[in-house]
Amino acid sequence: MEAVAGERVEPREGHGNEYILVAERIVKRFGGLVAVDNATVKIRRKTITLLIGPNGSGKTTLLNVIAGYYRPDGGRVVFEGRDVTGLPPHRLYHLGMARTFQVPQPFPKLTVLENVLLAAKRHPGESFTAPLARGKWLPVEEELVDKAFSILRLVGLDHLWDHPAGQLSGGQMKLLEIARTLMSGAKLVLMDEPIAGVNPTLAHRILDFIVRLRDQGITFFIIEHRLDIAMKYVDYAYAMARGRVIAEGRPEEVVSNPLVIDSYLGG
Ligand SMILES: Nc1ncnc2c1ncn2[C@@H]1O[C@H](COP(=O)(O)OP(=O)(O)OP(=O)(O)O)[C@@H](O)[C@H]1O
Repeated sequence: MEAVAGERVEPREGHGNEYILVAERIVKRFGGLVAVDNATVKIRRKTITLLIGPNGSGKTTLLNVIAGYYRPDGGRVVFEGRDVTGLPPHRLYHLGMARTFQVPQPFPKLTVLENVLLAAKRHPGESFTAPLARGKWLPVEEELVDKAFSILRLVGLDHLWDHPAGQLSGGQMKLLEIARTLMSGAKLVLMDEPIAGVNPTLAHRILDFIVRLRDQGITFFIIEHRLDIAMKYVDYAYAMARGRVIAEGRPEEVVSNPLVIDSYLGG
């Protein structure tokens, strides 16, 4: 029997409470093209799980199905024990699943701190710019300011708190993007290439930061091509080819799997 979106799903074999997300037998077609073909991924709580595969293998499409951007043609997505298949991204965002680019783009003229504050979930009916317009913070907002500062300290941007976001470097923008995602209270963060186009030093800093957040209880599902840098930070890996999951396991096992190597060579 198909579950209805939002219904609590009885844990089946292997579901349990161990996984924050189970996407099972996902199918997504674009016309005649099967972009995701019966793919199943299970994301354990408080881990960093990597998704790899050659160009066009269906990684981004799978992430988009999980985050609610595409409705799958088959399969279901269970988040926190609840069937969320077909829920739109903003509903999932409120349930605690965020894709980094989903957070509104930074306002270049506002400060780093203001940009983090604006990513917090607001009370219904309150304009997100209200505190800025009033020019003062209410007590509940002071709590948010404290939270924003602790997140900024974590990403190492606290010393830039009063700088306009538009003055940040590309790498600092990525850190700001992660800070803003966290401010939303996300429990599961989905990221498409968090270290693309970033120099190796900053890439390691970003990944170190992601590890610290994992240790604080946040779960990450990440697509990344720069395996040389990312591998050692990752707990588990899935590999896709031609829409299918072809391997999963410890990252070093997955990248040395002959099927995975062949898929990169066009086999
Ligand atoms: N909106 C779309 N409309 C039609 N075809 C699409 C669409 N999005 C993706 N595809 C096709 O689906 C397949 C999977 O693409 P997808 O972007 O998910 O792969 P990927 O593994 O993320 O690739 P890359 O690493 O290059 O980002 C490709 O053949 C792609 O051309």
